[in-house]
Amino acid sequence: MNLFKSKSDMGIDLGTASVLVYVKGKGIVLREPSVVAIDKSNNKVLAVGEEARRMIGRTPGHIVAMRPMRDGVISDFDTTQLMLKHFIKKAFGGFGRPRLVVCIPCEATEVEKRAVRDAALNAGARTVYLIEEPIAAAIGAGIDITRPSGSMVVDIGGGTTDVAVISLGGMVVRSSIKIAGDKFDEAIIRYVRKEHKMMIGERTAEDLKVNIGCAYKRDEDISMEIRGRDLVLGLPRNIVVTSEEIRSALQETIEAIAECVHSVLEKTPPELAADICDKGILMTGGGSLLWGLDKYLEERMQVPVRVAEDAVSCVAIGTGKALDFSDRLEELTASNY
Ligand SMILES: Nc1ncnc2c1ncn2[C@@H]1O[C@H](COP(=O)(O)OP(=O)(O)OP(=O)(O)O)[C@@H](O)[C@H]1O
Repeated sequence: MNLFKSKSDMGIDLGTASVLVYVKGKGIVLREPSVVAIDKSNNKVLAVGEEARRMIGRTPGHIVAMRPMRDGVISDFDTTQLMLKHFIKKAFGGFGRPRLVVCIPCEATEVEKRAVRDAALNAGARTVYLIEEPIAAAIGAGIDITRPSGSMVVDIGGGTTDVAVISLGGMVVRSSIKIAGDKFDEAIIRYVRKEHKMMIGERTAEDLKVNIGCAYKRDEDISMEIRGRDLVLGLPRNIVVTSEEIRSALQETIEAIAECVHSVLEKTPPELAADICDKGILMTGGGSLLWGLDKYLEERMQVPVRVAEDAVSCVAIGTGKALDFSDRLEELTASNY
């Protein structure tokens, strides 16, 4: 029996940095930052998504623009629920109760899984299926995960890096660390504070990472001018930061991700390891777009590494497409509620 005939099926990539909603037959219909702005004086939601993101670091005392997901999991349950409700309504039009597949990090605890499930149910879902991020990423990247052949996926998001070797629809070896894009930004903030004696915000750090950041030495050093607050004078100041500086700032964090990939490869059974040598490692998630990270991992692991075509959307596409595996959905998803 096809459990998923309904047009109201949705896949949600409930991420630390952004939320993507995939609707069957339509593709990705919503892509917004996971940010909520709340007026603390009356607990009213002022803005959700992009509008709220623009407020980060610029709010007066009684307004907080916050990210309710941290390290890949829910850190503020009520706000996550409000955010989900808003996005489901926006994507779905507000009629009826959709059935949802929501992704979770591959080593989420039972408590973390329950929080996601409860938030989705309270936000208006009828049924909630949870799918682990590497499985969703692999489906989204077009890998036939049901074959008896090993595929390795490294999904680097904002909060977590999920690494898994998948075969026959399941994860044979996996690991998840709370080190990903956000930790890159934090490392840049620390670097600029220490080396330039200047305080910069999260958004400036992210701009530096995206525009000039790199994991591998660039042929030509590039630079970017940024603005922050001088820690000595306490006044606004402009400085120029180079890509080589960002590379050194990120080195330790990048190496932690490489270590995680290495530890999964070490535990991979030989037959599957041989498949991975042939097919290479697939990277997904926004963090995988850091310039030269594929080359860095390729040199470090001695295995070909490629970034998926639409790396940022793979997990969302996979959560939506998992609905097509209706006969195996319960096997593919971590839990069925
Ligand atoms: N071109 C780029 N270069 C480097 N990093 C990037 C680039 N584009 C996006 N990112 C980073 O990717 C991260 C977000 O990725 P993604 O949207 O896949 O995460 P998420 O699904 O919200 O997080 P998680 O899966 O950990 O909950 C952010 O840290 C963002 O700064």
